[in-house]
Amino acid sequence: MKTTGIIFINLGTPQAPNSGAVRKFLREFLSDRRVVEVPRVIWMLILYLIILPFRSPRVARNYKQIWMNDTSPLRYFSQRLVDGVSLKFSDSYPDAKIHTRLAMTYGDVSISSAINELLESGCERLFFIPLYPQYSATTTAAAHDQICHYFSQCRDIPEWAWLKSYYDHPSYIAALSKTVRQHWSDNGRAELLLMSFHGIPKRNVDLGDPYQLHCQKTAEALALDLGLNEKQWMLTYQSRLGKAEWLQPYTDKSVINLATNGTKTLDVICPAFAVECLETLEEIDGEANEFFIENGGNAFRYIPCLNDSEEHQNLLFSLCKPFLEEKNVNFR
Ligand SMILES: C=CC1=C(C)c2cc3[nH]c(cc4nc(cc5[nH]c(cc1n2)c(C)c5CCC(=O)O)C(CCC(=O)O)=C4C)c(C)c3C=C
Ligand SMILES: [Fe+2]
Ligand SMILES: [Fe+2]
Repeated sequence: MKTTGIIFINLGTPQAPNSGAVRKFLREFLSDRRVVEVPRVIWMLILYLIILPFRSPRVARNYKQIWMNDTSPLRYFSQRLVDGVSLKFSDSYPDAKIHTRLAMTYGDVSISSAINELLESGCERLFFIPLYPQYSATTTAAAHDQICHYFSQCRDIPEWAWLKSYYDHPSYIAALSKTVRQHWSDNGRAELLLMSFHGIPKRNVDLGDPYQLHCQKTAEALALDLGLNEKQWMLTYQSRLGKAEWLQPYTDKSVINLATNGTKTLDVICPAFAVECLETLEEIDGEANEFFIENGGNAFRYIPCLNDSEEHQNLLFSLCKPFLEEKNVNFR
């Protein structure tokens, strides 16, 4: 087997839970034209005059509440996950030279430094896995842009491939299903399973982003695997930013409506997030949980992300296998 590099990509996260570090992260992330498609001049005014000065201190306080082991949960769990998969590679292919790296679209370690390191370590083939099960131009394509940008500056481009999405991969659905069943056996089963996905602006979908379709396919496959009928689960979208319409139904409003209309117990899973982060721990397990209880609910039970679990490691291993074994890589 040729010396191979595998780069797992996540979104990025601040270096520290303080206003300066959050501002730096938000500035880089929200300046990406893939993320925000509002006309440039208008957006730069909003970003520099409103979002960066006012949002950074508030979001920094939220990060402070979830900071763990001197880092952010997103970095902590992503790194542990990649280390776990790396061990699986050495166990399964003891004679092969396979190097793995975690890279972030925004902040450290950047995609270009990860590629650089792997090429310097002698990798002849590179495989990229953005840790977003559902494709969206706002996330997956943003990572893809950076990969292509690196290679656009490169004279001798290595053989490379990427995984576009894995929203309906049987091992992904099985891993989600196993976490839900485990949660049911530990805590009992709530009246409803709420599947909350990160939202995007509705306009992006109208213009051709397949993200909503991917979320629906994931949710339907998970419900089918769990044997749920249509009254026992619901799909919602969270983390809206700004005044434009985003994908609906919104998670926060749905949680309040459910509680107001008499739902007493809720199980909540966030399948679009590979690992725990601000949007799951603070926005869902913190804020949405409070909304549910304040409006009459009795129990809001958050189901953790796949994180660094054995199932998640096995899933990533199986996603890499065709590339490692130099089979015809024919991803969507
Ligand atoms: C226009 C804004 C945003 C779009 C579009 C968007 C899409 C999107 N994001 C994720 C995954 C994550 N987002 C996270 C944080 C986060 N997202 C936005 C904005 C948009 N996201 C902001 C401003 C932030 C920072 C926090 C805040 O200010 O509220 C994170 C967590 C990062 C962490 O450090 O914990 C993740 C993960 C997906 C999957 C997605 C589209 C499909
Ligand atoms: Fe986001
Ligand atoms: Fe949020």
